[in-house]
Amino acid sequence: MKIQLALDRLTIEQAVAVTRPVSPYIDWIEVGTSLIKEFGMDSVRALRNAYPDHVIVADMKTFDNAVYEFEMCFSAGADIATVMGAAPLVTIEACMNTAAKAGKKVMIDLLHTSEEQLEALQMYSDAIFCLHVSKDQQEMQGSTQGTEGFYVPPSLSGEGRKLAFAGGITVDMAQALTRIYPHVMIIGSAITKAKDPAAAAKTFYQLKKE
Ligand SMILES: O=C(CO)[C@H](O)[C@H](O)COP(=O)(O)O
Repeated sequence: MKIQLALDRLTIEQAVAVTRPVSPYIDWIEVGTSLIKEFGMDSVRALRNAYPDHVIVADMKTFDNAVYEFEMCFSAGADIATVMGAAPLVTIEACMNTAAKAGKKVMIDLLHTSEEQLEALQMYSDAIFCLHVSKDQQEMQGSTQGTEGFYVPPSLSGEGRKLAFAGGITVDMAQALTRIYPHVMIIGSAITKAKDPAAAAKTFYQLKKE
């Protein structure tokens, strides 16, 4: 299981700095959508240069213009870029092809993706599928991933499917998540906003070994 640190609502300097003490406990570094929107590819390049040994995820949340956006991310040093699962299939197909050509990977963010579309997405066996509770759902509706059962749509529950979980994940939730043992656990504020980010990250890291 990989731990992906999500860097959001920070300056590039803050993002690089908060990652420093945390870096031994995380596997992947997500350049959050908010950083990319505010600072563009400079944010991806800065994290790539500062952390050459980590996997860099560009959380583009692409919905259109797939080839241009994915090539831009991969040229800036990203190893993985994200596309919205609700996007037209032609866009998702283009992301998959662009990533394959560059020897990179795609994460499909399933936020607000219909069951029908999920069925259609099943064919992308190389992709990582991210089950995501959004910031707005968390902050305005109080939604969480929960600590009991994590819902995995039947169309994605097959053997070998790479699943990621994101959205307000706390240590309690992470503990429950380890029962599913997803491919990726995405954690943002529980680490970046913690009093002691390194100690928080270490707690998540230790869950991987239980
Ligand atoms: O995609 C995101 C925001 O759109 C974040 O990566 C995701 O929500 C994780 O951050 P947090 O743990 O703070 O919710």
